[in-house]
This record gives sequence, structure tokens and C-alpha cells, in this order.
Amino acid sequence: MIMKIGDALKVYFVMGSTNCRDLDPEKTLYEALEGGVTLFQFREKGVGCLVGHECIYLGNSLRKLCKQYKVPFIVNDDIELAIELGADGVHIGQDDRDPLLTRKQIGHDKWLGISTHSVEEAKQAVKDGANYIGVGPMYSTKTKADAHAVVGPELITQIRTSGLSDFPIVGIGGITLENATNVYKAGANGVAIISGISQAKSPEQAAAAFRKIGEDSKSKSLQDFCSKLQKSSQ
Ligand SMILES: Cc1ncc(COP(=O)(O)OP(=O)(O)O)c(N)n1
Ligand SMILES: Cc1nc(C(=O)O)sc1CCOP(=O)(O)O
Ligand SMILES: [Mg+2]
Repeated sequence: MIMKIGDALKVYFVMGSTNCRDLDPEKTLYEALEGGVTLFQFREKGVGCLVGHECIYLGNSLRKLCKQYKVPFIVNDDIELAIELGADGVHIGQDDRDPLLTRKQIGHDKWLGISTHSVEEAKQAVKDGANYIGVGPMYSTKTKADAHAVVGPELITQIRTSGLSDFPIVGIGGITLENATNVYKAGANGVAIISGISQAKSPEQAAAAFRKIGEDSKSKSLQDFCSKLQKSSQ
């Protein structure tokens, strides 16, 4: 799948069966895709999550759906599962596994995402061959019990000004329709969301609203950039 990763990160939906509310995972993802999510991560984790054949079965269904919508499919943590499902990439955290070994296993044509919580971790992730970094938590989250302390969108701005001005970055953790604009404004290419879409009454409408915020933030950033350019040339 040929697609710029910075664009794919715009509305990054992360989900497993334990995150869903009224709808089953397939229907939840279907609605999110209809609403316009641009990237999907299969994160089958937590109490009551599916394992073994059941996990592979669900992963295959979700993978097929993403293919239909031409949306890249990432697997969280589990490299063997990613390979089995023919995923477009994997996402690993600081304590999951060695990034260099992971790259060796998945090859160079797959995306590797790495979670980061500081400027130092961000720079190291780039050195370790990440294609994008997740930065979080932006805000407090109930979805991940072992989440780090909140870093806020300010960390994304610090990472940008530390030299990673163009590197693909997605913010994650506690992102809602009310605060997503702050994350884009801080310099993120996109927002990664679990409950804001999976727990919404209508995942489709929530996804569409996040997509609209992403589009508007992009054109607003462009307007800001042009007006700064105009002012500096006056
Ligand atoms: C896009 C994105 N960013 C961060 C994470 C978190 O990864 P990790 O710290 O390994 O925690 P778990 O998700 O494995 O519980 C992510 N999954 N995706
Ligand atoms: C999976 C995950 N990673 C985080 C990090 O900070 O790295 S926060 C988080 C949970 C995101 O869920 P929600 O959108 O429901 O808050
Ligand atoms: Mg992990």
C-alpha cells in the first residue's frame, strides 16, 4: 500500500474487542471506516480479550474491512500476529521489544510505530528506525490502566522544535472531539483514538467529526503559515 504515513496518521483509530460498546468490533470498525478514519490499529488487549484462533479470526475480519476501504492496518505488540494477518505495520511500546529486532522481523516495507513519552525517547525511536512515533498521554485516559503520566500536547511541540520538524507524529491518550484541535495545533500529523470512537453512540459520526477537525486544522495551520510568510515579506 503506497501512502504517505503523515497523511495516514490524521485520524488513527485504535481498537480491540474489549473497547467496543453496543456494536461488535466488526460493526464498530465498519462505522469508523465509513466515518473516514485514515489508519487502523488492531489492539486486542485487556481483561476478556480474545486469544489464539479467536483473535486471529477477528484480526482477519478487521484486516479485510481495512483492505476494502484502502486503510492501512497496523497490529499492536504482536509481531507474529502482524505477519500472520499480512498487516501493513506494527506498533510497539518502550517496554515491548527491541525495535531493531522488530525491524528485522517485519522487513523494510512495513511501518514501525514506537510509543514515546519524552524528547529523548522520540529521538531514540527515530534512530531505531521508527516510521512514526506515538506521543502520549495527551490527556488523562481510562482506557489504558498502565498509562504514563500525562505529557500534554506541549510535548509534541517540544519534539518538533528539538529537530524533528517533519517526522510523522501522532498524539494519543484521552483525545476527544473537544480537545483534538489542541493536538493538531501542537504540531501532530494526527490523533490516535480509542474510546472517543469505539465508545461513541455512533462511531461513524464520531469518526466523521474527528476527520473534519483534522481537515480544518490542516487548512488552519496552512493559513497561519501563509499569513506568517506574508508578514515576514512585508
Ligand atoms: C499510536 C499508538 N501510540 C501509543 C500506543 C501505546 O503503546 P504501548 O505503550 O506499547 O501500550 P499498549 O498499547 O501496548 O498497551 C499505541 N498502542 N498506539
Ligand atoms: C493505547 C494508549 N497508549 C497511550 C500512551 O500514552 O502511549 S494512551 C492509550 C489509551 C488511549 O485510549 P483513549 O483514546 O480511550 O484515551
Ligand atoms: Mg505495547
